[in-house]
Amino acid sequence: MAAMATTTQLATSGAILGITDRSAPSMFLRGGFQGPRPRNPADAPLTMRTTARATTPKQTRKAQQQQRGSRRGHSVVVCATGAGMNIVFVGAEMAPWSKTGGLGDVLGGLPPAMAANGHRVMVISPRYDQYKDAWDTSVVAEIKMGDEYERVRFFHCYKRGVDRVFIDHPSFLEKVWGKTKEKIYGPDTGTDYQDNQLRFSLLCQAALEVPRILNLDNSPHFSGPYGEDVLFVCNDWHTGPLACYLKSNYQSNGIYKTAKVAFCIHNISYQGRFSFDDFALLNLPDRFKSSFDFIDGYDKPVEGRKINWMKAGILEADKVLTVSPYYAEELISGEARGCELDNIMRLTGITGIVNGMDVSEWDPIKDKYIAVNYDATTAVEAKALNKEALQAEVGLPVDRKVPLVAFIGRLEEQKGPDVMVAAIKEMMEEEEQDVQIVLLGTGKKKFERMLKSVEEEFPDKVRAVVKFNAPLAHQIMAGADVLAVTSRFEPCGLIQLQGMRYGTPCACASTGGLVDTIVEGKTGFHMGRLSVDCLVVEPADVKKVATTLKRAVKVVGTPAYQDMVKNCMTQDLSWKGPAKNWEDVLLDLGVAGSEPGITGEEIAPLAMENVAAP
Ligand SMILES: Nc1ncnc2c1ncn2[C@@H]1O[C@H](COP(=O)(O)OP(=O)(O)O[C@H]2O[C@H](CO)[C@@H](O)[C@H](O)[C@H]2O)[C@@H](O)[C@H]1O
Repeated sequence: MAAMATTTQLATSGAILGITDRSAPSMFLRGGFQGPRPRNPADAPLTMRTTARATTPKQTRKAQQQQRGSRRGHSVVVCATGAGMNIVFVGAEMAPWSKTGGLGDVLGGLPPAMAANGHRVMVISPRYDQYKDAWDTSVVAEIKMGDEYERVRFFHCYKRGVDRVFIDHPSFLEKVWGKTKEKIYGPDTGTDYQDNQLRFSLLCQAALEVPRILNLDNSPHFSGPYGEDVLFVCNDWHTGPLACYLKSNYQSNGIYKTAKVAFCIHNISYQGRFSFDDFALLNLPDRFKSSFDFIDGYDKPVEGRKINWMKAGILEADKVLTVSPYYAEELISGEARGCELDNIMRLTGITGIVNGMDVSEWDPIKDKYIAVNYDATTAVEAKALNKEALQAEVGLPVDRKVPLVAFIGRLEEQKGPDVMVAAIKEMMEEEEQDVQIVLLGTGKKKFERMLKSVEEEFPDKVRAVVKFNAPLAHQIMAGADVLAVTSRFEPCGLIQLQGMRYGTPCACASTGGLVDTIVEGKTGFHMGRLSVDCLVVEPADVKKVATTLKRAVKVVGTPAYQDMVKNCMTQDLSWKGPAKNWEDVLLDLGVAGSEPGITGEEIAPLAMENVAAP
């Protein structure tokens, strides 16, 4: 049995969400609902929708194509046939509005890159806070949940060529308001909200309404509703049931006939396993039961038979993806790394596309958080100055000659903070190591305590900052000599991309996307694969980490190291390449009207237009 499954999101549930009236596929739109008006009516992003369907999909597509032809040309050369696709991402987090980790980053960064390729792109996520840049559309959908209708409002903003739509409902806003970090899934790390099933089934159902009911006008290239020829890109277990709702509530009634669903796995260890009886909460037809049906040997949240949201997401999607090719291989390699869904993914197949990173948010040339800005030509001197600033910031002795190793990550078993701490002890005890270590992370309390205790043990050499601190993360990337990535498993990893962008080579475990993105001796140091057993710290793994870190530290300051810094910084780590790969995969799904976007150098001006951060 896979030890990794101990980190699986488990929860029980309370009330009931869902549509019980199968003959009424569309949610109930009440146009008369009066909400706060946009501050500047001229900028109002949306037109309130008062009828069930203002345009047919065909009309929408035609209008879109006419507009693409006439309006695209302002800064790009449009390829003659490029009509693009209507792509709708759905996910539980979306940076910078909400983020606990890499999922938020991907839903922040990939969509603008797809938009820069000429596609019409939307991202739908919950409204956890009163985001000041998102307008109330005044559009309301009423979704039947159990015996009640729940009212959902849609907020919107248009940033970097992407429609960002926020689902407003008390189950999101009241729980997380003002605390958008680790409160998204539960009150504390490792504790889930009891009604998570209800919250995220609401997200799925509300998201399915958006392309049809929101009349969006902000883009210079597209307008009107997205219509029905849409590609939904679902992300992780929270969006697992979306394909089922699409089929049962819409397609069986002749709506969204050619729409397709791609399901992307960012982390298999969170699957959404719940009591089998909870299937009733979803208000889905019994024919979907087998897709959710799952038996494991764990007694959480109940013993025995369960439903598994991720399993259903995988089985009911038209295409299954994950965030790196090597992780795709690992997922189907066996029970331990596939977390007991390996057999399912072997059945459906799975495609890995390595993530990009947001090169505008992470840019050492203009990063406002770091002491000295730099590029590949000035990195060596600038990084030494940034190291001194970092040492001063965290309270370590300021000395540019001492190699500095850093670790940043969610403090969960996945990231191996326990292995890292044990390796630090081994490094420090074996010999008088001339090295400093900076640790940044939040998460499980036991790991936070572990980090703090190693700082207490080595006060002149180790600093542990147990906070979610974005400015410090930037300062660490700029000031560290080596980034330690000690993950037991790592679907892709953005940390190492961010490190390389700042000329900081990684010493990394050889798993998932770390294998695809770090080249031994050129851009980093591989330590081999660590055990995925989350319950123990294997002495052999501690040795691998300590040995590799010592090896890396010895290289710091040498000409070989300077070459590595340069190799890291001269790579294109942006979303541009991955976005093209995503486009190829989505085009293959054959949604009506889908065509390639624009290619080549023409992308550049529009990509530039899209870099302004929200
Ligand atoms: N204490 C802290 N303070 C400030 N910033 C912090 C921080 N801790 C983490 N971060 C930031 O959070 C992000 C973490 O992203 P990762 O992709 O490395 O991991 P995560 O496991 O969350 O993502 C999951 O999804 C992504 C996206 O697909 C996959 O790359 C990954 O392998 C998978 O586990 C980075 O932007 C990092 O800078």
